[in-house]
Amino acid sequence: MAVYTQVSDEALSSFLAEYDLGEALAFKGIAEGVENSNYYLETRKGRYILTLFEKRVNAADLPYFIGLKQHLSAQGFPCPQPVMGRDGEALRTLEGRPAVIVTFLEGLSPKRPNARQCRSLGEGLARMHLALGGFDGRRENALGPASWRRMWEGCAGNADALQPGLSNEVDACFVRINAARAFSDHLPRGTIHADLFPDNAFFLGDTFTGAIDFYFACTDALAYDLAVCLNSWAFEEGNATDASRLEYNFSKGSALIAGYQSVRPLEAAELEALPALCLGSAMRFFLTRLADWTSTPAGALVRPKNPLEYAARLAFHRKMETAEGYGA
Ligand SMILES: Nc1ncnc2c1ncn2[C@@H]1O[C@H](COP(=O)(O)OP(=O)(O)OP(=O)(O)O)[C@@H](O)[C@H]1O
Ligand SMILES: N[C@@H](CCO)C(=O)O
Repeated sequence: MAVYTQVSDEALSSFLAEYDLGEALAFKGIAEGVENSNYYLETRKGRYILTLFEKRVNAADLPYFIGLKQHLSAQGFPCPQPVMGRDGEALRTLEGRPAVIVTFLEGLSPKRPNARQCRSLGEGLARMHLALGGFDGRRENALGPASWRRMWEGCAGNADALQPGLSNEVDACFVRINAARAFSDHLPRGTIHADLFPDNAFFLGDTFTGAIDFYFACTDALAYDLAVCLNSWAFEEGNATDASRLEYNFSKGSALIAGYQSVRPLEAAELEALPALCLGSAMRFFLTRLADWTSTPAGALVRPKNPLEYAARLAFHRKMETAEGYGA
């Protein structure tokens, strides 16, 4: 359960007094997620999510995230809307943490996405990229290539205890990443979600209906976002005790890419860069998971995610040479 910060009844009631939402009729911690503390909140005005920002979100970036969601929504792309207090501000402080209330988005996140959902997600991702074309906010990707080496140095000592030989495998991936042109800023750039995992996407049946959790959004290569999605949507989850059994599902991957290309065709340079972008984005999630695995704060109600699921993806991508191998 991702609740790092507990909210007392008194703190909640004085916090809500700053809004025009009425009193809490229901308020409970949310079982999913690893990054922030999230609470489900219901008042007579409706249903909301209250988020308290923890470890990786910088409070200075919150106006960017709020502006991005307002922009997307104005473009007709469904995502949670920040709720303003009586003073017109969306961002305030609760229990010593930056906090916002956003509207509740209807829909279900697929536990095991099928190929039709992958295609619809690909279309939705491309529509989101186009809708964000007119957003003028800028934010550097704080979890981009420059941060990976630093993160690895901070937790490399724990890798072999998780899986013998893992440290050498990761070093070999870094050799490939360092040699790749994919990260040299020559690809089409824009505003990307950067964490559009199945638990951050909502569906009605097989149709993608909206996205949440924009707190890693940044300005980066658009195709990097596609690579994040190939990693998180197109691998079959193995059983938790043997993450090395994860496999790339070619049908799901090719459906996702085809869905994306039906809205925004990829340029030749993006296709060429795809294997390295997949390797790089797998590295990002492997490293944040490895760091969390060893440093989750005592007392936090959170279920850290398994870094070995991303070690398996790293091993897969390191051998991939072409976008065709992913179904493009
Ligand atoms: N606006 C929303 N509408 C409906 N449900 C939401 C909303 N925001 C969050 N949730 C629910 O809360 C869960 C956790 O939220 P979120 O993914 O933002 O947390 P996180 O800690 O940032 O997670 P992650 O590990 O994906 O980065 C979601 O999986 C979803 O079930
Ligand atoms: N979606 C990420 C958590 C956000 O950093 C993961 O599954 O590792």
